[in-house]
Amino acid sequence: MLTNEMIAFIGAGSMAEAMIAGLVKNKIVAPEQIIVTNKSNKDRRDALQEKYGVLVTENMNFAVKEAGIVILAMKPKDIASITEKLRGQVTEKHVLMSVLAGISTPFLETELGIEIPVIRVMPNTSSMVGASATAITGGNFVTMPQIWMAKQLLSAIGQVYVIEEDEMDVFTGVAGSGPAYFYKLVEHLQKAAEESGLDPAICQDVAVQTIVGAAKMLEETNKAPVTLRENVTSPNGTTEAGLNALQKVGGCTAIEEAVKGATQRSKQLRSEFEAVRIK
Ligand SMILES: NC(=O)C1=CN([C@@H]2O[C@H](COP(=O)(O)OP(=O)(O)OC[C@H]3O[C@@H](n4cnc5c(N)ncnc54)[C@H](O)[C@@H]3O)[C@@H](O)[C@H]2O)C=CC1
Ligand SMILES: O=C(O)[C@@H]1CCC=N1
Repeated sequence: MLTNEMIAFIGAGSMAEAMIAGLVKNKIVAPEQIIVTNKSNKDRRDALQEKYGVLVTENMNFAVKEAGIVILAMKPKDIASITEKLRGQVTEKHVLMSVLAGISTPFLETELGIEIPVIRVMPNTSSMVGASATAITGGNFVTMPQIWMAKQLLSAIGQVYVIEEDEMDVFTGVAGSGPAYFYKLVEHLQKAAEESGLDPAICQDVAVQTIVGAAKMLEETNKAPVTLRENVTSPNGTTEAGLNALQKVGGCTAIEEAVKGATQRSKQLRSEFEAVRIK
């Protein structure tokens, strides 16, 4: 086991579950080392307990007291009420991790008013299958061994990149939100297949297999995306026609706009909370 500390999750939604699944399935920590609390949804807590063998409680203070590592995994809008409750409960001996989009490490340090090690984390839901692209950045009171520990811990859910605080918003736009762009792409690949006359019974499978195959090629051949794209594209062939149609409707820049929109929203989320809280 990487650590003997208990890990408390505050919030039990899809992101918390994706991380718990990765940690437990990869045996990075024992299920009994994880204690999960949420606002009021007992059914959800019970479901996580049954599925992963983790401990659950409705008492956040109890979870925090038991834990060495506290992971904030509720929505950013709930940050003010949570930091208020955490004040006096968390200490400098805790490591506080936060997966909240937009919320910075200085904000959390200021809100809690103590020299607590804070690590901002941006995973994605592919954590569930150990394939997240996760970024971490440390606050003012984090030590190198704590960053190392966080990196090892989060390696259970995929690749981990240590980056700067001011890169976190764009990382969120690229990798935190990124899976959704690909799901949307698959939705439309399936829709186009159905509308163009392919047997509906196989359309979803065909769309999924196409993206899985392309992703595997990227990962396993280590070739640049541009090279792999060129390999598919015969001069004056079908792919060229498809790519030209994509380009014509702005499909190629659409993905860049998606990243910019998500990055901007991450910055906005921060200003919504920090401007009113930091004096
Ligand atoms: N879903 C995703 O792909 C990603 C989400 N995130 C971040 O993860 C966080 C959670 O997102 P999701 O899991 O998608 O949301 P969700 O809505 O599925 O889960 C939120 C959880 O927080 C709990 N909660 C709300 N208020 C609470 C309180 N006062 N005390 C304790 N628990 C409370 C809810 O009961 C729920 O279990 C967000 O801050 C988001 O920015 C980060 C990376 C990716
Ligand atoms: O949509 C959101 O705000 C969260 C953060 C990154 C992915 N999901």
